[in-house]
Amino acid sequence: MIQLLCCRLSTTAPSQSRSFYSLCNKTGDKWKLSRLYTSSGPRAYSSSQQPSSAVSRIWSLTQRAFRHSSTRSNNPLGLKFLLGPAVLTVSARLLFHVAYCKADKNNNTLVEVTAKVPIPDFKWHILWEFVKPQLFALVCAVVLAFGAAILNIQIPLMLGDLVNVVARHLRENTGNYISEIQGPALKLLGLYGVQGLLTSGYIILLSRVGERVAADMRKTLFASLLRQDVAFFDANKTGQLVNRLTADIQEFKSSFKLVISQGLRSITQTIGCFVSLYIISPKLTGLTVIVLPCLVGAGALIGSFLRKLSRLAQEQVAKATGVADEALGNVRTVKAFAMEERELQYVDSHLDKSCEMNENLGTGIAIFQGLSNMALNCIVLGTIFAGGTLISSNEMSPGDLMSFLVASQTVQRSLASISILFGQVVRGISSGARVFEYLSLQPTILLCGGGRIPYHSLTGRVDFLNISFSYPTRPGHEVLKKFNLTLPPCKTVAVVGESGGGKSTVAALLERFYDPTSGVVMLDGLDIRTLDLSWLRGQVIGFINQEPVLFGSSIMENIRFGKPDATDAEVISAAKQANAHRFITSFPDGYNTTVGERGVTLSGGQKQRIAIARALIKNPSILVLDEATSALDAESERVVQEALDRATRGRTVLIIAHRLSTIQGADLICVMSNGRVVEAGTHLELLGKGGLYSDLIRRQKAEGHHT
Ligand SMILES: Nc1ncnc2c1ncn2[C@@H]1O[C@H](COP(=O)(O)OP(=O)(O)OP(=O)(O)O)[C@@H](O)[C@H]1O
Repeated sequence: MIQLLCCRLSTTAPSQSRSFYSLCNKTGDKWKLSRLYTSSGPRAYSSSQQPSSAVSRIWSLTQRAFRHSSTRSNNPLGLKFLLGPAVLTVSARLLFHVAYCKADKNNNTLVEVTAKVPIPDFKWHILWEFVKPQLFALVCAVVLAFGAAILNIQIPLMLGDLVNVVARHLRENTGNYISEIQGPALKLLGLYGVQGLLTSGYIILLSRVGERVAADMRKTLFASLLRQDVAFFDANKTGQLVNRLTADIQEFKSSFKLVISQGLRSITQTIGCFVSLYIISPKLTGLTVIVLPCLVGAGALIGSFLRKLSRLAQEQVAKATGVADEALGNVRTVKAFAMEERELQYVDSHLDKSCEMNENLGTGIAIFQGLSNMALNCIVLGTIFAGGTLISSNEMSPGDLMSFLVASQTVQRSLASISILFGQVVRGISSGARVFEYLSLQPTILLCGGGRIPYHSLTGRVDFLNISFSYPTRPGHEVLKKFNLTLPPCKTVAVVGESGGGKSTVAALLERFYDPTSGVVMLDGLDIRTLDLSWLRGQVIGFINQEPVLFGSSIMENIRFGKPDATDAEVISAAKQANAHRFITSFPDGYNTTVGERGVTLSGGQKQRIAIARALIKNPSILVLDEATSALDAESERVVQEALDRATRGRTVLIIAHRLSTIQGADLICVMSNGRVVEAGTHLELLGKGGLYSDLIRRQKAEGHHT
């Protein structure tokens, strides 16, 4: 509990929701509050509790938690003083959250809670795994940084010796000045040299450690993201995932390096220099102890305000960049709607705002710097003034005053950097926690492991047995309900039906993008969950969908994506099967033509034929065509359809079709409605029935889609 509340004092807002949860855990009222505070993002919450009674309940829980913690026998004296404000802050935060609850207008019950997304735990053992390989370099860096800090403490004292020599020479005007100053000056020079070397050494080592740890984290995180289920990508935005790979790791790396370099140095220097100050002059030190923390505190306060301004300004710049990025990314749509002027105005308004914020920030920094310069100079003046008085009463030498001045400046710099560091540590820990969250996330559908059916005995028969399914992101909405379908070996089965009826979902289940909520999908009589998924997707099933996505590399590489070890001859043969060879060789660079970002330099039909070649190169036993021609014009559709007709020969084929004219030759047509198959037969049989299929044909004829 103590740890929890202390940690609460030093963490940022989002993590508090987890603290509340733990708090209630301890007091045995886990259920009610866990429902309030462990949800990520807005979530519907129904309770018979009135909002006001929820507030008072939370308040009394918090008080109980406080009593519970402060009466425990192992709670040392004085901790109550720490816990008191902490508990009050927690309570205030709870009340603040409850204030977010929106009361249902009709029955005044608590219906929605806008809960903050809880920050995941910072997992030290995961950090240890990344740091372990760099341990030797890290220990060396720490030793060097510590050494540099110790030498830094010596510098003021040696400067004092130097000044004492100068002062003595001025006072007594005897002896050889050069030979007297030589010794302390050379010592100081040597110290500067060694200190410089140690500083360079630890910075080199630390940057090596930081970069390697960050690179390892990026690689591991990327591998972990790629391993995740498709459902994970349904629930998380790509931009946010990329942000964890880039910005969060960058932030964590900076904090990690700063804590070791600046943190270690500043703490050592502060302690060491304070000891020096005390040895030089206890009286002056007493004065410094009063003045310095006040100034550093004020500086830290203004500094944190400026950092907040800077963050807001950066966010505004990011917003402007995002808007510009979206406009440029969708430039064709912008041009097609002649929206250039409006997009320009939109971006301009964001840029103006960010310009204004940055100007304010600039003014803030200028005032801060002016004030801090003044304060620093006043400290120097005050020290010289007070020190001069002590010199005049022979309580101090001029060299001591010099040492004192330099040491107090070092303390002040160190304290300032510790205060900045504190914020950086909090940010670093939350960034690290966000990265580690996905590192330890295990997918439910594993890519490797499981059996394989030998190629010569694989028939390609697929059975969907009693499948019920809801998407994980929409658990309440059942898309398939006791769905049954068989794809006989080497036959073509077409699934048709109303839009949103679950046709593509059937294909997604066959690819095992998701597992059914109940029921089984079988391949050759074996549950596909028992089969090796990388074999199933990589060698057995070829998938072509409505919007083929190509990578921004050459045509050759795009086709080879289907079979990485394919020879050039195999690529060309697949392209010929897909009716793509002619148009590819008509390009000046042939198969080496780069296709632009997501294949933007190709027509829809050309992209689709490359996608067909990419699917065919792996010689799949089962081919899934999910509305493969529906985005094409009549001529492209004809060419692509020709390629598809050739491609489907001798394979088990599942066609998800919108245009019924393209599937009349299928061996079996299944009509889906309300998540299950309601009619099945050949084209003629279904027409004869005069049911839903005939209705669909009639509707498409009326809309001019059916020929
Ligand atoms: N990733 C997803 N997460 C949540 N719901 C989804 C997801 N994909 C589809 N759905 C929902 O599942 C239902 C079935 O979608 P599906 O794409 O299978 O329909 P469809 O019959 O192929 O439609 P269309 O002919 O328009 O392509 C729809 O209500 C849709 O909104």
